[in-house]
Amino acid sequence: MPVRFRGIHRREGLLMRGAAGWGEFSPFLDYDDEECVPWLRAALEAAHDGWPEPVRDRVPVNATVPAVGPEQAAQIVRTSGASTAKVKVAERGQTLADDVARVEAVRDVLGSGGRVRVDANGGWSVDDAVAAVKALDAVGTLEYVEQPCASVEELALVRRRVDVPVAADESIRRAADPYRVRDLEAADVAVLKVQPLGGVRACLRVAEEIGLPVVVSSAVESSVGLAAGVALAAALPELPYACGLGTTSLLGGDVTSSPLDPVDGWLPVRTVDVEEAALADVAADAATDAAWRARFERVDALRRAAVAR
Ligand SMILES: O=C(O)CCC(=O)C1=CC=C[C@@H](O)[C@@H]1C(=O)O
Ligand SMILES: [Mg+2]
Repeated sequence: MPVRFRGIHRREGLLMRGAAGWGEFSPFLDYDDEECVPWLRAALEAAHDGWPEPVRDRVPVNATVPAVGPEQAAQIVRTSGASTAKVKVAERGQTLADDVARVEAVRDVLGSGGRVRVDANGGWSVDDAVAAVKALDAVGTLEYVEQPCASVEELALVRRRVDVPVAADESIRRAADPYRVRDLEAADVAVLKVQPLGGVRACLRVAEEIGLPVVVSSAVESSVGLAAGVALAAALPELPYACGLGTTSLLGGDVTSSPLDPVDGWLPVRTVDVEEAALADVAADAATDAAWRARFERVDALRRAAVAR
């Protein structure tokens, strides 16, 4: 990865091919086997079942801005051509002033017609979130704030104290019960990610049940994994927001010579094939390869046990 994102420099995963096409299994390395089960379900769905019929042929995407300095943030948004940007904030080791400068720079590039959202990845306390959201909204006029605090209860408290809409991400994808967000009226927007939630069909069910507008976002995947996110965004009955699927630029390489790169803030709805030639540049060494095969076997055993139960 050219720039550190979510604390990592290298993105790893396993690709599989079935009758329906290619699937990606790429849970982050800090996830235990149990948490990886839905990620594997999503990969198997892509490889063996394929996806529901799309209702649109392209999806709008946001530019994703890591916790970089204001000049680099402006540059990322400018080159993306997107009119919506998601800016990472509350990064460990940085200050609110860093966030304000980054958001201000992004707003300058987009002008008043663009949309700016921020993602704190649960990094604030309730009081910090309220203060930060007010300060960032003053310079950025925020579309929404994603996961300002870690818990659902805290999201609900923040939501009652700020005018900016609140989006839930980790509170849905890493929660035992994603519907607590709805039950506690903790968010205005649901961020859905295909792998952590167990596939496109599983996400469509969550979208229907949760009763909130949905933003589909990536888990910083190769184009194979992104295609599943695009399939979800394409199948949702309503898609009122730009999606966080324009993330190929966060990776230094891909597994195809025709990656899902956004053009002017849009991604086409299509499948992706892995190409041997493209793989040469990103293929894992023998030890990494063996570790992922072993991870797959362990997680698949858990998945099968859950089916049998
Ligand atoms: O939503 C986007 O613009 C891109 C994807 C993205 O930001 C993320 C993907 C995966 C893990 C994350 O830390 C992060 C997020 O929290 O939304
Ligand atoms: Mg997020």
